[in-house]
Amino acid sequence: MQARLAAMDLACRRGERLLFRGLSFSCEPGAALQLAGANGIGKSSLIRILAGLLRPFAGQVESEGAMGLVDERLALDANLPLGQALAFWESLDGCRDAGRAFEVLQLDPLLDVPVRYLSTGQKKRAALARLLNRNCPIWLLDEPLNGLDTQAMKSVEALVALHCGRGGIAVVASHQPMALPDPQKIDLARFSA
Ligand SMILES: Nc1ncnc2c1ncn2[C@@H]1O[C@H](COP(=O)(O)OP(=O)(O)OP(=O)(O)O)[C@@H](O)[C@H]1O
Repeated sequence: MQARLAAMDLACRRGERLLFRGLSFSCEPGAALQLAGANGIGKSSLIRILAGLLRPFAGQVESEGAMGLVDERLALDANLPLGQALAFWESLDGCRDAGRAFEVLQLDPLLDVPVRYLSTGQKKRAALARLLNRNCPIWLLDEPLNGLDTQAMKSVEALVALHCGRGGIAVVASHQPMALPDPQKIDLARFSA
């Protein structure tokens, strides 16, 4: 899997506040990067910068390979049954093996349920299924374990390990303890402005 993600001297400003500055890292194929820090320190902001959704105040991001973001926003049509809502993206993403994600994330019994009726953990599993179906080399995971039961948490940890084992990159911000394969750690407090 071709993947590379690097940040050079990043700074992030939100509103009038400079959150962090001087942040650099480099991830090679197979790397897991764990972002740590207190509420409001800028973990989600950093992930959005890496995803290209937020412009850094300074510095730059270089990447090779497509990125998939999972955060609290569920990019699925709330009024469609889950199977149809995911199918919309499957066709755009060229996914030919959606059944695997349904099985791993135990979504089969939910495919007829309208997205708006899904529980918090079920929505998170749906978002992760969409990520798997995209088959992209760089995963950006903002609180991927939120709302998940113990079994689903273990499945997600196993999926990340498998992804990195195949040469993918995973950047993870999680307040819940999460087993990652040999992670690099960035404590954002060290870069507070
Ligand atoms: N659009 C915005 N305009 C101004 N400030 C913002 C905006 N979005 C977020 N912030 C502020 O930026 C800071 C960092 O938010 P961010 O969500 O990146 O933190 P976080 O480390 O992910 O927090 P948490 O652990 O609670 O998820 C917070 O103080 C937040 O209020």
